[in-house]
Amino acid sequence: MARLAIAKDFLADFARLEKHLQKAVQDAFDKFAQHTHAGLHLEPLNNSRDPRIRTIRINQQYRGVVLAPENGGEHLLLKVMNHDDAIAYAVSRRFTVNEAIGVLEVRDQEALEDIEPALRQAAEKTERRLFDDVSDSDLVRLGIDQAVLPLVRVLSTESHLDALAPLLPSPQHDALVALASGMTPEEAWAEVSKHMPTAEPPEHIDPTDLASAIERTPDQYVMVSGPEDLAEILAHPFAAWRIFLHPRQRSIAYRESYRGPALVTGGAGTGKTVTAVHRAAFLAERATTAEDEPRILVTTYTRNLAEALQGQLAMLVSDEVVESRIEASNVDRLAYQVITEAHGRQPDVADNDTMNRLWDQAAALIGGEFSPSFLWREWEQVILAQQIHDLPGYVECRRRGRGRGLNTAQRGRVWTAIGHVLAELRRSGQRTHHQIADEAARILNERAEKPYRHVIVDEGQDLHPAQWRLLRAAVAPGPDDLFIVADPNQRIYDHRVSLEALGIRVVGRSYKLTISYRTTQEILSWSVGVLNGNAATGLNDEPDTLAGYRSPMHGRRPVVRGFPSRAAELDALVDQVRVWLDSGVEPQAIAIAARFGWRVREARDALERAGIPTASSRAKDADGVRAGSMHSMKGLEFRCIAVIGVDEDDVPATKFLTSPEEDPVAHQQDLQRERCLLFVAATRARDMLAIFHQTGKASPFLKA
Ligand SMILES: Nc1ncnc2c1ncn2[C@@H]1O[C@H](COP(=O)(O)OP(=O)(O)OP(=O)(O)O)[C@@H](O)[C@H]1O
Repeated sequence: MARLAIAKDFLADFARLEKHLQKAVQDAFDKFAQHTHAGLHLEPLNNSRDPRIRTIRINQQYRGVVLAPENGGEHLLLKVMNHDDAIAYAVSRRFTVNEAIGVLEVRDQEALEDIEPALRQAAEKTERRLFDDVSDSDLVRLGIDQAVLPLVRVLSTESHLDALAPLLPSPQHDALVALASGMTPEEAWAEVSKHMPTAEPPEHIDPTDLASAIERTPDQYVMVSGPEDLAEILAHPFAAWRIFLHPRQRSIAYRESYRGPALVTGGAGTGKTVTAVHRAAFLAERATTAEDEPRILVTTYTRNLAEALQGQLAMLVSDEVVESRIEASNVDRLAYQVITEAHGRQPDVADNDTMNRLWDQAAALIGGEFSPSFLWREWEQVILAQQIHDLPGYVECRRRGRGRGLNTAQRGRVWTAIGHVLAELRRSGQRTHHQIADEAARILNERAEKPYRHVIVDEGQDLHPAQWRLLRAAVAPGPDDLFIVADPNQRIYDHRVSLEALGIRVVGRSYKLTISYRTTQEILSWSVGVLNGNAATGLNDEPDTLAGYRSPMHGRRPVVRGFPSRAAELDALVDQVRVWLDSGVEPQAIAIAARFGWRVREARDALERAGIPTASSRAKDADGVRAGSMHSMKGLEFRCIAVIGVDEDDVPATKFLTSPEEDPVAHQQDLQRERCLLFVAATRARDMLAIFHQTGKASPFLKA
């Protein structure tokens, strides 16, 4: 039988086609997958850089591009494009097997040939070349193709190397970037080896063996086992993450077993959720006997995010039995269920208004020495976090993460204020979500039988210690008990934890993802700039940097614009959205974000008045441009995002900042949280990002 493989690019092209064209493509390749490629008219091209590249007619306008080895082995579907683009692609590309790591690579040979004279000319004007100090044999050992070597030798500046990024295969470009940044060949090898699906390079690499090279490149190519497999892959063309995992994602998600809790961190869009979802599927599928029915909890901190996880799981797992082993639920819901089950009635949750009122009263009770928000945080971050139940315990405790020191007398007054809030809650029979989690943890801790065998946690950076205690108690300690993904740079609530102190030990089982799959390098660099180089605090109190965080995709730089008035800003927003819509972006792939809900409403009104329908950022099926607060952007993604009202008074939101006099450390943490919030909103954008502010009043974060 003819063997067929498809490229990730092919799936992306297919996703963009109209339904009737998708059908035509499917018909063309079904024949192939069923029988033989004999029926396909694979047309060779004149002047192609790779003689194995052929095209195939889909209809008058569209063509597929196929890599068809001369010996008739595996045929690889590369692209589906309109006629001219398909021909241009087909004549310009050259496929090779990387001789150091064995992966299949493609380079834009034609563009490299075009650029070479200019690089040569530039090189003649300088004495130094970028890689003078690196031998040919080291370059080859790092996987630089022999045919690319002459070009590498004439590179004289890093900006020339940057220009080659879209033309060269990533493993080769990464090797060169590493060397150019001063790394030794050994250090550069560490960068190159990130592209391998295995820990060690293959023992033998046959540059003509496409099938082996395809298998070694699971983030870009996949073998199709037959027509059903092909139909299954094409059924979710937008969800490339189901099929193509980066070697690092795959090795983390599909590792046979972790001896205890594992932690995966990484910047926005590096595929942490994808990795977590694959891990859940792997663990659910691993049960082999009928009696073995592992319960797996996939959880995160909000209901919307839990629903999104559920959707992804449904796309990944097709077997109903396997699917039934996985439950996606937010942590608060789990806590609520445990309490309801234990007490036979649902807990009554105190809402934010009630809590604000109670903390105002508490602050007044002790004469305004501490602000309501200081007291609230003291309770959440010190007392509830450490489960302190009496004044002596509070007087002695270490107040981690709190900047303002409190003497014994002050602690006594704070305790009185907090006591008032707790008494009022008790009197009304109400509790906060974190209190509920705390109690649910205690209930589960007393049970020998735990409800889950595996717990998978997404967005771990935003969970409170009480919630961690609940999750710890929901699964027996042991292999594969907890699998946590988190990004401390996206912490938008104030919870800082030490997993270690909570009985979740991840030492030796911590992994990092660094490649962004969502956004372009331009958007990513701008967004990282908002964080101002401040390392976030990791989940074990250690600094967490974004070192190595990068994107292979490139696009337009974010646009930052100031306006003389709010009205002018809203007019410009309408114009910007129109430009995006006119360029073919679907309304639901555009989002407007702002720090406050009232600004979001203003923006929606302006767009609606201009005849552009809008919907909430959380809306699932509604038509219309999405709009929501920066908080609500968490976990979402859009092709184009406009963040409006990025002004000095709103970003950071001054009313949510602890004053530096009251607590300098909390002040810094508040500022960092506000930076993270803008970072979260900005990194939801895949292709385009626009940031608007009032002229002369831009947020200080934009000046960083
Ligand atoms: N291997 C992959 N192939 C294709 N797409 C991928 C891959 N990994 C992730 N993606 C896509 O990249 C985007 C970001 O992935 P994901 O949401 O898992 O990242 P994340 O690290 O959890 O992001 P964030 O922290 O910002 O929420 C998604 O659109 C996802 O489908």
